[in-house]
Amino acid sequence: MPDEQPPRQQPTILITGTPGTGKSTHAALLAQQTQLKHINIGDLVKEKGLHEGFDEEWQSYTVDEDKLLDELEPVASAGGVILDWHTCDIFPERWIDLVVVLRCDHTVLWERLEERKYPLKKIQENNESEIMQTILDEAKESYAEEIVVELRSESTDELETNVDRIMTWIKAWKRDRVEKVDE
Ligand SMILES: Nc1ncnc2c1ncn2[C@@H]1O[C@H](COP(=O)(O)OP(=O)(O)O)[C@@H](O)[C@H]1O
Repeated sequence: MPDEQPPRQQPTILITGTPGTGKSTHAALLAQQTQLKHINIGDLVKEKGLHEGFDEEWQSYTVDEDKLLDELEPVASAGGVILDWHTCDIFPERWIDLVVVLRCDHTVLWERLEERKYPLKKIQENNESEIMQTILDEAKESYAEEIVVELRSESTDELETNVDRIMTWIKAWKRDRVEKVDE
């Protein structure tokens, strides 16, 4: 008999975007206002050693994707989590119910990354990636178009409106699920 998972009671939401666009800020606020658990993938990789070492040039860990996916499989497929990461194309489609791609003006982004004391090369690379909308394109290539939402994240007002929008989406998602199960 196939090992089928019971239907998710809570969605799995991926919040992605270029570093500095506001993923962690959004995910933390959303987790505060819902029952969803915020998983910061960068922190998880560090804490659980899901990497192949630290890259001094880029000042970041080289992620061991197989280990990361094994670690996430039970929680992400069960639902009730917000995955917060700048890479969006490695997760199985079956895990993800909504993909939020945060966008930000590149000059605002530059300032945020400078404040973070990123090396110049890393600021330039991320800035270029934001201008080229690399992550939005990756998200659209990796997931069904209707589950990918692009949101601007430049002000506190936008942050709050975005979180409200995601919460409205969660309510609708749950309503659809309950209706389908009851049919
Ligand atoms: N919508 C927003 N309005 C104002 N400041 C923001 C917004 N989104 C992010 N920031 C600020 O930008 C910086 C980077 O945000 P963060 O959530 O850490 O980004 P990421 O997780 O994408 O790297 C933080 O100082 C945060 O307070």
